[in-house]
Amino acid sequence: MTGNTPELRESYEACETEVRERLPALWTATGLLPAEVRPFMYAIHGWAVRTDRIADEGPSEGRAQRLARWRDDTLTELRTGEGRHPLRRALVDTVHRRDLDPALIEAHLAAVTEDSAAPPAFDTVADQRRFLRGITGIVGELWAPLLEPRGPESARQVAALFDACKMADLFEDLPDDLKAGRCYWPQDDLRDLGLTPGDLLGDGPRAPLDAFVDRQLAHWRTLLAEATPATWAVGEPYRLFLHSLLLGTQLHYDEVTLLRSRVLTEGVPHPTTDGRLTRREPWPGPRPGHVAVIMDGNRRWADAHGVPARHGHHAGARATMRLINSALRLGIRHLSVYAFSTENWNRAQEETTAIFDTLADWITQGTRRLHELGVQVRWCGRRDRVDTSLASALALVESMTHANDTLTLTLCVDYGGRDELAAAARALAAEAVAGTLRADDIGPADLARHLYVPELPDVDLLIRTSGEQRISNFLPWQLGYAELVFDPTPWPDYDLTRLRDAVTAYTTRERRFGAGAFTASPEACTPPPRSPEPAPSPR
Ligand SMILES: CC(C)=CCC/C(C)=C/CC/C(C)=C/CC/C(C)=C/COP(=O)(O)OP(=O)(O)O
Ligand SMILES: [Mg+2]
Repeated sequence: MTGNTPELRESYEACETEVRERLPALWTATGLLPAEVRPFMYAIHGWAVRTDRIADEGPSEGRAQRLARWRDDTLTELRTGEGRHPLRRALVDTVHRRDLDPALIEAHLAAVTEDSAAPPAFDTVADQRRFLRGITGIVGELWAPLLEPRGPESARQVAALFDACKMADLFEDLPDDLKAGRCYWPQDDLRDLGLTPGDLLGDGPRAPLDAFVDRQLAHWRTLLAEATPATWAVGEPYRLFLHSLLLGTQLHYDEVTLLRSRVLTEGVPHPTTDGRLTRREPWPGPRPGHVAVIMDGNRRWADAHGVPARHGHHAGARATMRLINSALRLGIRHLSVYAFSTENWNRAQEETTAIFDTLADWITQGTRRLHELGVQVRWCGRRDRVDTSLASALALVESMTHANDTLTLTLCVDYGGRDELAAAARALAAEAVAGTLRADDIGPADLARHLYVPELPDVDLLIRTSGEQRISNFLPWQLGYAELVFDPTPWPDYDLTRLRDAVTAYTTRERRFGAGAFTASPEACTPPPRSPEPAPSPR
């Protein structure tokens, strides 16, 4: 439908090429959008990327004039409705065809011109926000009407998401920008900490530099909170795309929280703004071998945001992808998550359907990437009741990833500890009846053979989010000697710092296993044997 003349078609294609080459992460994420809106995105971003290049690249002599000419031509063509340049023709067509607001383009051009004319100088974080809005947020605001916005606030929320994405770029480019004399950071934060922009690249004391980065993270967190409602403020077909942008930005955020002042010299490696997880070296330090998580609080989080429970589950799924990234980053080898219990069938059917759909969508969408990252995914739970689309997504990811060993992710779906133990007892009784096992000989290892995932190791650290302090029928066999951490954070807000803090708490605990002192340590992931197995008796 876009491009009813060969010239126009070529223009849309040129814009897509510009986006694919210059903004590859965004281009990948647009794959999650319905095909019919993608060309409009390419038209807007292709033009915006070219504008940015005219402002930043080429000989500095005459740059201001080239940018002014580009601006004047764009505005004239928007008025006449006739684009004359391959990277403007599709933009003009998109703005007219979809009735977008040309005043936003004019405002964007003014912001780019101002940024290009003089080095950035932001006194406060509010100044920095104005800059972000002009350069990036406004572009999101421009195309927000294409996403079937659900309210007057949605364009602002989409714009905030774009601003939050731009923060990731600022951190990524930080060392290069500083070396080029460009400081995109609030001067008052520097002043408060007794720092100058030059100090940010020096070898001075770490403490104020860490404090400076922590402040920027706090600003970024505020921005992420403003951007989060964008994921439900648009029509259903567009939500996955926004979730993916938000997840990508959250992964950047997590990376900076790990690096702290090291980001000033190293930047953030490899962009992840399309929401894909990226393979990185595990962070050094002690860690538990097997972490199990009760992901509680999606509904309360949704309530707190005034939206239906399903949006909490979508945000919860995003938090699970973030957890997987955090586990990889901290070098955890086994991660088990409680996604649906045998008791959760008692929830309203509307909610169970929303949970299954969410799980199926995220697993399907994440399968290839999890495989590339070396994650082995297993399903632990009853296999006879869940929806077929979820069951086949789980079966597919299991078979595709079975040989991987960087991280073993066990998804507990339709899982209940009592059902599992009862099933194991039935299997042992059948063996006894068949005469292959004497009842008197049954020991823990015999029962363990019949668990859903017999090779699942003992849990070292159990985390439950959202404040409740109970086990809710989760892995009773494997939790026998687990250390427990209860975190008040609702699941959708659980980030890398929460996991890191839980891991730190774990490493300070003294584990005894009923046999005297045994402090958790990196090498101590595997506890001593539970109890001596009874000697095999002659059959
Ligand atoms: C695995 C991926 C990609 C996403 C998971 C994210 C989702 C959708 C999680 C499902 C949300 C959910 C239903 C979590 C329940 C976890 C659970 C079984 C917690 C135990 O608590 P309750 O079932 O509330 O039991 P209590 O009644 O004892 O509180
Ligand atoms: Mg609950």
